[in-house]
Amino acid sequence: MTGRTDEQAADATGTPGRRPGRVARAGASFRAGVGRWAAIVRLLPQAGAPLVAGGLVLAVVLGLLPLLLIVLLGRVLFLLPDVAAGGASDELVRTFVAAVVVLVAQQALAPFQTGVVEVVARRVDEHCVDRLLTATLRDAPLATLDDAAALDLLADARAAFARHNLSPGDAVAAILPLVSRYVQLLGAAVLVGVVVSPVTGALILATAVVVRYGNRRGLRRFGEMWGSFAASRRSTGYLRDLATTGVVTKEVRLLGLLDWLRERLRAETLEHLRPLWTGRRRILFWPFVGYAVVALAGGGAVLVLVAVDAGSGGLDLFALGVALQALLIPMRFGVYFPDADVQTQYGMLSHDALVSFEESALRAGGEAGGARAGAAAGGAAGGDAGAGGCPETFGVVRFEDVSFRYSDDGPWVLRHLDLELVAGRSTAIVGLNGAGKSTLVKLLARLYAPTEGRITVDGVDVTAYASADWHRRLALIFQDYVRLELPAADNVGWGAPHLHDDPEALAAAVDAAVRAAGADVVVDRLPDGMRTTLASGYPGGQDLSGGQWQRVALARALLAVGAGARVLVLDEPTAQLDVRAEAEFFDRFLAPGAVGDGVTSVVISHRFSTVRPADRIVVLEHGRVVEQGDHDELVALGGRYAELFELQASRFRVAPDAGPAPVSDAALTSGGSR
Ligand SMILES: Nc1ncnc2c1ncn2[C@@H]1O[C@H](COP(=O)(O)OP(=O)(O)OP(=O)(O)O)[C@@H](O)[C@H]1O
Repeated sequence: MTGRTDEQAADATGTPGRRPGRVARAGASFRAGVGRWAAIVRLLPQAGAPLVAGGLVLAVVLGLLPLLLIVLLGRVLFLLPDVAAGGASDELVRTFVAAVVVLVAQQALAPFQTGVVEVVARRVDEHCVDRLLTATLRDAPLATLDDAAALDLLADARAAFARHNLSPGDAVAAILPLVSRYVQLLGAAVLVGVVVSPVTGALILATAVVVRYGNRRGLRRFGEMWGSFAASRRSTGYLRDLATTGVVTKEVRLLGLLDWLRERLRAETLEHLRPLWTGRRRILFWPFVGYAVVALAGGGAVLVLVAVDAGSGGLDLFALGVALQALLIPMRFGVYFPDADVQTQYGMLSHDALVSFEESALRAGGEAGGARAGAAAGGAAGGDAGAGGCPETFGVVRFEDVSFRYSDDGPWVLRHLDLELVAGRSTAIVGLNGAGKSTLVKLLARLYAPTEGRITVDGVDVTAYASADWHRRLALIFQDYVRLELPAADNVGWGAPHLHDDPEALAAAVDAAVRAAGADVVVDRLPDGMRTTLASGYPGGQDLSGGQWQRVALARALLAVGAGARVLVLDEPTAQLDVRAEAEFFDRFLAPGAVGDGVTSVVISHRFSTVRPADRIVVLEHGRVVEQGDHDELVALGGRYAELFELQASRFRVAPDAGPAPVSDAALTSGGSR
């Protein structure tokens, strides 16, 4: 939800520092409500004009048919005494048959409305899901996805499309039955106005509208309160998912955590349900009593007026029959419409969450682009500052005095960092946990923008290039690379989405990348080769070991290089490889020309056996480069690299009677700067 309540909306209109009056708040609340309705109505065309037009005609017809039935039955009532007294029955029979036909038509058309509502909801949701994907995967800078408020909005928007909440499509589609209901209400008031008196008709309409507004207002206020619990709903949802996720289930069983999990889930659920229950009583109970009194008074007054009119002989049987039946319609407005009210209210809140998330994504993207224009850009971190095409080949990528922190009040992760990545050469980056190695990669990929400084490509600020274009020049495997529950071919094929238009070329490129990365030993043992789904739980599917997954991920990176990437970045690429695979790693990925001429390769690793052969090794500490050179130079320097290398190497040459080599405290504790 937006978390933006009526009061907040009202506050927005008030004078700063002074709480706006009741009337101003009510006005702002009303305008906010109208705005929400307008947003939902504007989505209707997404369902397709013919369907919407047909649905609206059907809704009006379904609203009119009960009124027609009332008129016909009133006529039947009027004719009955005459026929009973021996008069001709032709007209009575004709009227009765017509009434039956109307009744049957009403029953026959109602399921069509259900069908139309379903399709409208699905089409609108399809459009909204598409917007959600765009906002999440393109517009929102990664920083937005670290932001708690934005994540609450995202969780609510996603919950709607997972059918945990009512969706925007549900709200839009419910407009159709709502139209039927209002046509009935207006028609009933008109009928009573004509057959009894305009005053009685107006009284019916006024009572129904007041009661209806009261009920909807209560529903809206409750919905907004529900929206304000987005954070606890998200954390409860997390616990629920945690309890049912395969990987975690293993640990839950092993550690006997079922009771702990059950209790925690119960406690967190109650924590957000209890205030909701209290609030519901507060918001709904007394207003409900009040509006019930209004309904009783209005309904009673109408009945008295009808009775007085009938008693004075002013109403014949037709008028009396029509009036009494028509009265029943607005009386039903005293309760919620099961086919429209909850759907519109909660579906609207889901749409609100989506819109607010989109706005925060675009705002954050704009700020990232705007604030750092000329120095750094959002790229994927929000819109393209530049739209230029990135050159196919380039010589040097340079970090120029780059500083970065994840939030304005957070610690500096990188500080005045200068680094050069030269084409055709391999660079290894080492440093302790938290030194900022992965962060550096995220900046290179423009997932975040430097807080200060810039990254250049042959002297040109990387933000001059369209981010999609720059991304195509990168082959990047993160430490927590994605493992898709999809066929092996797709897991590798993800590396070069721009090849997907030509399946044959893609298949050949995937095959070559798999062999070059040494992942063929994995694929060849799969039951259905490249077509095998890499997850158990699918027909013929098979999960992989950690090292096997790593080989598949490496093949994905090589595919990207084959498809035009000029910078290959591998974060902890050998962490799960066996000794033989690690030994082959240099030849396959880092040796000059191994992955293609002029490709810049960057490897991040804690394994010195992996980084040792790199052309240049960079030591990162406190967010900056503290040493660089090749292995021999750094060992000779006797600094931080030499210390860490020695620490690791010494563990492999332990004398038979010696214990493990001592670990220097300084070596283990110094991390990124604070
Ligand atoms: N999304 C984030 N929001 C806030 N802080 C973050 C985020 N990601 C990382 N950090 C912080 O940034 C610092 C550097 O993290 P980073 O992942 O770059 O380290 P690293 O050198 O790659 O560490 P490791 O060797 O453990 O992989 C850490 O202190 C970490 O807590």
